[in-house]
Amino acid sequence: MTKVVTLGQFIIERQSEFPYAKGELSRLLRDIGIAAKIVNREVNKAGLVDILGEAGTMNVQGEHVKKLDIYANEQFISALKSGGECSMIASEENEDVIHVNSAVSKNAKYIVAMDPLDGSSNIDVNVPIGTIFSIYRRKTEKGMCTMEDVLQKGTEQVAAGYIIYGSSTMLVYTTGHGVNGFTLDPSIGEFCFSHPNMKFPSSGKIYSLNEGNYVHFPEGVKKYLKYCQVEDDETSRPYTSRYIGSMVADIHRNMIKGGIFIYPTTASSPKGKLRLVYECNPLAFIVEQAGGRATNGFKRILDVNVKEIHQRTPIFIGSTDMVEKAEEFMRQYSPELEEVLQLAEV
Ligand SMILES: O=P(O)(O)OC[C@H]1O[C@](O)(COP(=O)(O)O)[C@@H](O)[C@@H]1O
Repeated sequence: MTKVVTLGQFIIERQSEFPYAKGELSRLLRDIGIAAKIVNREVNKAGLVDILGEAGTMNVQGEHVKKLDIYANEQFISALKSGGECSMIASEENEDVIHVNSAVSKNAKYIVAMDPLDGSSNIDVNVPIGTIFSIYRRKTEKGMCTMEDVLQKGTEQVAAGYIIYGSSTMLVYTTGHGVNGFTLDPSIGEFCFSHPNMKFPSSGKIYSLNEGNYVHFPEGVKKYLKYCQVEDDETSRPYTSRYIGSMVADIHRNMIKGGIFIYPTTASSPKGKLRLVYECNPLAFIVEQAGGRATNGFKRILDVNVKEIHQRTPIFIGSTDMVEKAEEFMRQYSPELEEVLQLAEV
């Protein structure tokens, strides 16, 4: 009989990693796990309930919001509000931050930034989607949080994770002590420890980017793409192209098999498309904790200054050798972009 270890048990066991822990972070991770199960239940029967399709509204990103985006956003916000361990929430679906002012929460230690439903373009077509979350300790002592509390660099994260709603549903997270994965066992309604100490292979043969944007890519990315597609036995090229269009799913696959995910600047997204605070920083923290690398083509994502909650950034993330190679091409063929990105941080 293999011993089943649930997420809740694992979190409590690992609490000793934090000498001064009082269980707040453990309870916050528990709350996120509960919301993930509720969202998973709707995702699994999406075709049977009125949760597919568009909600008829646009979000602050200028995107058509999907019904499941709203449902997931509401579930995570309500779990965070009722759990009592979170005093401020930043969400992809909300233009402004949400202050959790209830008596139990207003002085709570933690801030949560989240993308409640990642991969929205795949919701209606039964392709893996995800949720991404990032946790910070507040900087202000007590009372109402300020923007200073949420506009912290990625290096300040105390925890980050994602949920992938795929052929099975998994929750993968880090608290800065490695990366561990849990698979939801629907028969007992528990996330069970399944992927201990996940490691990102230092090299791989998979590249993931939307080649449909090729004409709008920086020269450095165009050259790196050609490098991936050239025949060379010594370096096992050409590599294989895999792109799901859900960042969580693409990075999860690459973390298991080795590979690189790139969403560069494009003509339509001159600062990149993906959001720094609740997409790139949490996934960069996880990937680095698993031994991988995450940059904007020049600089470590976790060191990028955060100016606003919906700030965008280009991202090169995955197997260290592959990301370093891509950076070589960016420095050689798109050096001008480094200054553009630096100025965007100021
Ligand atoms: O369709 P594109 O331009 O390739 O973009 C796909 C990317 O956009 C995203 O869907 C953005 O996330 P949201 O779905 O949360 O808006 C990523 O998951 C994915 O990697």
